[in-house]
Amino acid sequence: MFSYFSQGKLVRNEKEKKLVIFIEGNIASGKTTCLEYFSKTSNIEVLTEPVSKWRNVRGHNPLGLMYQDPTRWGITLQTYVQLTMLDRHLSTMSAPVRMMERSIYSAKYIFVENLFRSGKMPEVDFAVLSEWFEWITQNIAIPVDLIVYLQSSPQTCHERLKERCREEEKIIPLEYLEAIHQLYEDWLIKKTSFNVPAPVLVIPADDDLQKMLHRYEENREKILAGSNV
Ligand SMILES: Nc1ncnc2c1ncn2[C@@H]1O[C@H](COP(=O)(O)OP(=O)(O)O)[C@@H](O)[C@H]1O
Ligand SMILES: O=c1ccn([C@H]2C[C@H](O)[C@@H](COP(=O)(O)O)O2)c(=O)[nH]1
Repeated sequence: MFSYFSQGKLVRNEKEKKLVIFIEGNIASGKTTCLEYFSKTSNIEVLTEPVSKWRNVRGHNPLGLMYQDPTRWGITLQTYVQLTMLDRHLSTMSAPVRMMERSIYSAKYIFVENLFRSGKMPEVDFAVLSEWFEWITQNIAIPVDLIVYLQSSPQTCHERLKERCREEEKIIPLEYLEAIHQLYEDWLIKKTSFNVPAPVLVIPADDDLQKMLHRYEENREKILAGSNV
């Protein structure tokens, strides 16, 4: 699986240069819809977030438990998110371009950070998760060439979230989406909080579906720059 070290990190052995793009954005900002649109292009591999795993690991639902009692179950969910995202990052690419929903970075910089800052994650849980995250990112190369940020208002996300009606998320208040939004803005727009591992392309994402699909098409070249797709 890993065949050589580069700058002290384990690196996957891919024969040709491939393009890896993260699609980032708030909950219900339209990431999955965006990925669905690009999945129709041949030579693009799309990896959605492993939410089904987060809702069912050996019969348990860490996502649901976290929303019910974040202080008790936040570390449980985020440990599993970190593992499943790492597994996604390291999986063998089946096409020249990979578009992937979120990343191990947003799991830590947005969701873990939010739990900790809002006082819902004990300091010891945050410390353990941070040690894991730092070990992983210092020792394993996580390929990424571009981050596409779907920038949407928390209000829009709240409307879409209610429409989507995922059982576990019914209790999410607007304030939660506002906090996630602020963390994303600090990370990817102001670039004042954490390391940004690749260039960022910002796509405004508050418009209706038709306009959004048109906007994705307009941005296709910018997104796929450097690939032959
Ligand atoms: N541009 C849009 N306008 C209105 N509704 C949208 C738009 N994009 C997505 N939706 C709907 O909003 C909900 C959340 O979209 P989704 O793509 O699942 O977001 P995410 O993957 O970011 O959580 C879904 O019900 C989806 O059908
Ligand atoms: O690190 C993470 C990543 C995601 N979540 C939650 C947030 C949402 O409830 C779901 C993912 O849904 P999207 O619609 O793809 O945003 O998982 C989390 O708690 N921690």
